Amino acid sequence: MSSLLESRKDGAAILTINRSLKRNAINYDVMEEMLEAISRAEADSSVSYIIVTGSGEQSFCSGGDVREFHNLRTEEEAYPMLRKMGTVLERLFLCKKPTVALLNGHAVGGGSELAIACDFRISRSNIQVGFIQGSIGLTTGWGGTVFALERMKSDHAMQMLISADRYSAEEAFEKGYMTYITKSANWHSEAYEYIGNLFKRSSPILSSYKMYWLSRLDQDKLSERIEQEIRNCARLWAKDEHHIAVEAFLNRKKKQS
Ligand SMILES: C[C@@H](C(=O)O)C(=O)SCCNC(=O)CCNC(=O)[C@H](O)C(C)(C)COP(=O)(O)OP(=O)(O)OC[C@H]1O[C@@H](n2cnc3c(N)ncnc32)[C@H](O)[C@@H]1OP(=O)(O)O
Repeated sequence: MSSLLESRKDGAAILTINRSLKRNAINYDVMEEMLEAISRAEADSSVSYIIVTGSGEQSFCSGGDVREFHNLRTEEEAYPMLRKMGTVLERLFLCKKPTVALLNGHAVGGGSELAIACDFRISRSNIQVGFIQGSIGLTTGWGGTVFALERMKSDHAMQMLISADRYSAEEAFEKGYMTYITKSANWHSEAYEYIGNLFKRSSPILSSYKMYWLSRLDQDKLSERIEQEIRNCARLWAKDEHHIAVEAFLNRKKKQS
């Protein structure tokens, strides 16, 4: 089964991470399929905007697949993995069409980076959001800090990053991370209604505004900052603090099963 589902609806390309049993953790398959799907959506004239979401109702994305990536021990081994997903998120951030993260569930670790790479974050209630990397001996390593600092007030972004805490959708809204939180029990229909209304204008209007937004960025400098973040995270990856924290997470699960 494909790790990423791709569909089209009313001008949207919908990309759905399809690993709900692993809480939509990102592995190499998701990375590759996401990069290809973004390219297809950008080139497809029937697509006006892109929605990134997760399957199931528990998790939008739980970040990197800690089990699959636990065999990466050194800086040299961690760097290519971080760089690969960093490239996907940079692509999404610089996409010429507007992008929305539809938070169907928790967005933690790299999942919160994926969401902040998008232009808007629409969420259901009762979910956790957090740049929790600091609790496992890392910083963001896919460009998430660069994106958060571009999109949020810097003290709010820094608080979420440095604390590595988990926030409710409502707390994340107060920090300026979240764009909209659904209110009704039928969160799915409400979210799609909100998104449809947000993108009701024609495709050239949507892409023009996206172009104006992108034009404020120095893209070379941005890429340099993302690369610095990835390299630094790769250095932290190799340290005991990170490996011990991941083992504790994996063993916690083993004890319960
Ligand atoms: C690369 C780096 C970066 O940012 O650059 C990162 O992302 S570091 C990665 C940061 N992510 C993490 O540390 C993992 C965080 N995960 C969580 O906090 C939690 O799992 C939630 C996402 C809140 C979901 O909680 P919930 O109680 O619904 O589920 P759970 O914890 O029982 O997990 C259900 C199953 O999904 C698996 N699972 C959960 N998160 C996973 C992940 N990131 N990678 C691989 N497997 C994962 C669990 O091991 C378990 O598998 P079994 O059923 O087989 O036992």
